[in-house]
Amino acid sequence: MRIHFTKMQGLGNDFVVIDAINQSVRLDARQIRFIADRHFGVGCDQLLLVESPVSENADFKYRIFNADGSEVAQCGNGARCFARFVLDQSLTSKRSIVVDTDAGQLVLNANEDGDITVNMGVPRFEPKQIPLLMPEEALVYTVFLNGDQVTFSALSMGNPHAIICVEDIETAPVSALGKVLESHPLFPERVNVGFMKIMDRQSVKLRVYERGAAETLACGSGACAAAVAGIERGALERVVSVQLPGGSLKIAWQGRGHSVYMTGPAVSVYEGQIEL
Ligand SMILES: N[C@H](CCC[C@H](N)C(=O)O)C(=O)O
Repeated sequence: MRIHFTKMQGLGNDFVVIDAINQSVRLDARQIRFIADRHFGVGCDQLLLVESPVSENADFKYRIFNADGSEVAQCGNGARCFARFVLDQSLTSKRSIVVDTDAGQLVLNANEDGDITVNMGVPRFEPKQIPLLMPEEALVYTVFLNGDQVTFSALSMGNPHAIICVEDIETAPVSALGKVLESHPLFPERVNVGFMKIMDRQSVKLRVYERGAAETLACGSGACAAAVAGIERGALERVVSVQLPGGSLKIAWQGRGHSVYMTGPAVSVYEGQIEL
């Protein structure tokens, strides 16, 4: 099977994007891991499949797979790259695109300056909606890991996030602690782990150990989760610049019950074909 793909990136979080509308594509977890492999395959953090919509009012459906082959329901940087892809491939000429995902519908807007604004939906805080095995919702949770007390916020952006505030982003234990928390039994579907340094009331620095992909240069849903956690704690204003290793995203959230809006770039790197 020969598959045509586009390699894309959003702040260095990179993707293999495949038009599964005009190509017949069926991939299993092993094949996705092969494509994502940075030595034997194309290499990417996530693989995105662009499909026909399932809802009447949607323009497309898109599916997201981590480099480990796991299918997930939300990807912020992926949503922006998806919008850039369908416009660049002339699959639509709309500047406001409705897309079905496993987390519900997203609305993506292509801005005049080339950035994409995504309505990322309403964050969920109830433990069962994250999911998190805690008896009741809390602003922060505390667990003991390898004898160390770890305090984190937790919420779902359509995918699960734990957010840990740190004093120094450069020396934060992203790989060590991120790996342990990612697959901790408290998170029955695993979790993305963000390490956030609050710089001032309008800006944070963030590094994310992603579920199914390890540390990435940027995580869009993680940026949303971190901004929401900081706003919930009363530490941030309602519009936040989230500075990730790969670049910055603008996140806006008016509070509980409201959608989170994320704005940032999306870039096509090259087109190619792979034999499976
Ligand atoms: N690793 C995430 C999916 C990709 C999210 C990230 N790349 C983003 O931009 O939001 C998860 O397992 O939920």
